[in-house]
Amino acid sequence: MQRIKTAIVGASGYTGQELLRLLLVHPNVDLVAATSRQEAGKPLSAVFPRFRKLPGADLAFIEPDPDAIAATGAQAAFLALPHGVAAEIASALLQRGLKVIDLSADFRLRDAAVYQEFYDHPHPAPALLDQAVYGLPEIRAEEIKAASLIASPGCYPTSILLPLIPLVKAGLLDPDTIVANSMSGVSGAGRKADISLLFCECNESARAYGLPKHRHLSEIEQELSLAAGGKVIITFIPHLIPVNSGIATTTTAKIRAGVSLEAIGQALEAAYADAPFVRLLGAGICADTKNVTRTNFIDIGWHLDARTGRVILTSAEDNLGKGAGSQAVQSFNLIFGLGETAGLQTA
Ligand SMILES: NC(=O)C1=CN([C@@H]2O[C@H](COP(=O)(O)OP(=O)(O)OC[C@H]3O[C@@H](n4cnc5c(N)ncnc54)[C@H](OP(=O)(O)O)[C@@H]3O)[C@@H](O)[C@H]2O)C=CC1
Ligand SMILES: CC(=O)N[C@@H](CCC(=O)OP(=O)(O)O)C(=O)O
Repeated sequence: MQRIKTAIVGASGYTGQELLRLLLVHPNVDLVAATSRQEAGKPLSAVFPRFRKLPGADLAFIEPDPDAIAATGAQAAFLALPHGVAAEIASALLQRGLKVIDLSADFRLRDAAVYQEFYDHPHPAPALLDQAVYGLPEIRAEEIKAASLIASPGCYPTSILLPLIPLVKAGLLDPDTIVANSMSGVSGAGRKADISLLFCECNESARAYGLPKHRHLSEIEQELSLAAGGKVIITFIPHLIPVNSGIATTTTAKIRAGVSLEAIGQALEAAYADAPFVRLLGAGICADTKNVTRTNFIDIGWHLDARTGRVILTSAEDNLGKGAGSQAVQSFNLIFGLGETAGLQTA
């Protein structure tokens, strides 16, 4: 059986831990490096007792040094690093011949000026933007298979784009009327000390934030514009809710005249007939995060509001799963010619 020597850079954060959870038991992976500046020198199993007795869990964290990572023989590296930091390490690892699957936003945007507008600093490696592939496997599988650099999508964008893209492509709705409301668990903000993320600030409370121009609008609008064949601008309203992980998104848009509920269902069924991780719940059913946490599934349901002429799409995913770690593994599987579901069939 093919086994790929693999590294996780930024393995002590939330998406890094999700990658550890998946890759330590992935049938085609030999985990050869896991980095953390704070935990360097300590075995994975000592830092994260949940991994004790798993094969490979005695591996010690190393510093995020590209030469040290390449010296392990790694053929692929997942980057679970902050924006800005990821681009520099990606560049160094690509030069050393590794395939790079980047979970940060550094390579998601085709235009460096849009990156600067939304991320408030110049792009750290604009020369690499042309070779990066936006890693939504249900939309770009063929490009992903040929790529050396994957820009894995953001968590909110995944939950918004997968229900919308088939409907926008088929011309069933008016893209300029799209409004997406999302609710995310607190792990979406990363494993960092921040007063607004403390238990007492988040628990038993819910709030919108990042208005009116959350940075994920940049990639959502980029991908919807590509699907529509013209510039699309939408309204996006993220909310923080008191759960560890999970994203529930409700998206509405005006349908074109004469579009039926059946036509919406048929467009989604046609787009995702062969997609192992998209579960179409059907008309009249609402997606629920409890069915997708710790999985790579995204669940999608739909309604038609005849009074307003709007479609209502509901979607649910795990922000650390389909929204980050397991979606990145799905791209890795495609790059290395493995079964798309390898190591991801969890319920
Ligand atoms: N959380 C989520 O739901 C999602 C996150 N993402 C993206 O994935 C990336 C990782 O997110 P997340 O896991 O939440 O982040 P965390 O803050 O939880 O973890 C960040 C990791 O990067 C390491 N790190 C931080 N700064 C540096 C640095 N300067 N040099 C080297 N290593 C560094 C940290 O370890 P140490 O400090 O020990 O070195 C840690 O392992 C981010 O770009 C995020 O935007 C994408 C989709 C969803
Ligand atoms: C709850 C929460 O704070 N979520 C994060 C999004 C996490 C994510 O997907 O982010 P990247 O684009 O950074 O990869 C936020 O709104 O900034």
